[in-house]
Amino acid sequence: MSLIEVNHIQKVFQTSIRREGRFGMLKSLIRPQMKTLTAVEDISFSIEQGESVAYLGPNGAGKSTTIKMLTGILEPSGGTIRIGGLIPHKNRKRNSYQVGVVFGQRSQLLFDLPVKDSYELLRYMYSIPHSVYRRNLDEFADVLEVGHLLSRPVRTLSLGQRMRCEILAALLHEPEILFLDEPTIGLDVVAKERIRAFIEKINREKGVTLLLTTHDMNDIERLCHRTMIIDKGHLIYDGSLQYIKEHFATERQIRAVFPDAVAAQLAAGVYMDMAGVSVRLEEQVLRLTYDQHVTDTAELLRLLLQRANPRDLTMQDESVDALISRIYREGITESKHPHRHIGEPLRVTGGVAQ
Ligand SMILES: Nc1ncnc2c1ncn2[C@@H]1O[C@H](COP(=O)(O)OP(=O)(O)OP(=O)(O)O)[C@@H](O)[C@H]1O
Repeated sequence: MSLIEVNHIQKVFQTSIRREGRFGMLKSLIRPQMKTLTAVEDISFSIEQGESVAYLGPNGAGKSTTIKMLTGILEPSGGTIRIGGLIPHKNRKRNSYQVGVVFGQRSQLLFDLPVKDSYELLRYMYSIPHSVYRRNLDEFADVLEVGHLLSRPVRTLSLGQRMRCEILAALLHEPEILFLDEPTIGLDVVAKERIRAFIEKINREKGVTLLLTTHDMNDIERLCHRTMIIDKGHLIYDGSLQYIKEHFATERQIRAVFPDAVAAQLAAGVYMDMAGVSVRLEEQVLRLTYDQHVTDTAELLRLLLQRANPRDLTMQDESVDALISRIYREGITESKHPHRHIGEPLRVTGGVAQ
């Protein structure tokens, strides 16, 4: 049995509709009109001990809802979840001993108290033996460089400082699994990197299993060997980011700079009627964008160098950010990727780098 097993889970919310008009609010209070919202429709996956998995999807795809079901905060409307053999919503307390959770947009630290007081509270809640608590606090405070912050009230910390303290809080009871919901949101580049380095370390050295939601592709490139993408409550991809880059990053751009605008215009003329090549001209800069699996790069360059004399040539493949946004917008479609079984979630387990 895998450490985390999720089978066909579903989560449906009932929300009340706010009525329009003068007495709308009053009417809604007396006789509320309800509507159903399916946040998670049908998602299945399993995660083995020690894996580090990214859980991606556009806004509203159902990522946080899934994490809340995994932690037992929410009960699935359908399907089953087992974490270390436990059903989270039925064994919420026992489940909380094996998982740690960090919500980037919420705090589990008490705002007006010194950081250390919240840690003491967690020690009490999880019945952490003094020696274990001391050892973990010392070790993590050292690596996360938060020792000097422990006596400060949480509300006086910067976002980056608070996030490091939050991560420490989530690990004090030595959970086997860490759920991270946008742990680097709003942080600057240096703060993000510090957090990534720490998360990577606990996964590598302590074997803590990670499930991470993020909108920052650098988090995934740095931390996750496996990426799951969900959309509209369904899993649409399960495999490595590398596999996505190799198989789905089709767009390539050639940027050629000419001595002047006339030379650029002449060169652009060569491609104007070429199918599958989009031409953009700005003064003396010509940009050719095309699908590298359809159009031959060498042929495009040969034509360019035969007819014109560019001063500078650069080539750029679609960035991971752009690629993932395109997958969010267009999905993973049969026409572009013929090896996909349409209508089924894409499982490219062979693409997962171990
Ligand atoms: N308690 C709730 N009651 C009603 N609807 C909810 C509730 N929680 C979430 N939803 C809805 O469920 C859908 C999925 O929300 P969820 O927060 O899981 O998305 P997400 O993938 O985490 O998005 P984001 O990237 O914006 O954080 C959204 O349409 C959201 O409005």
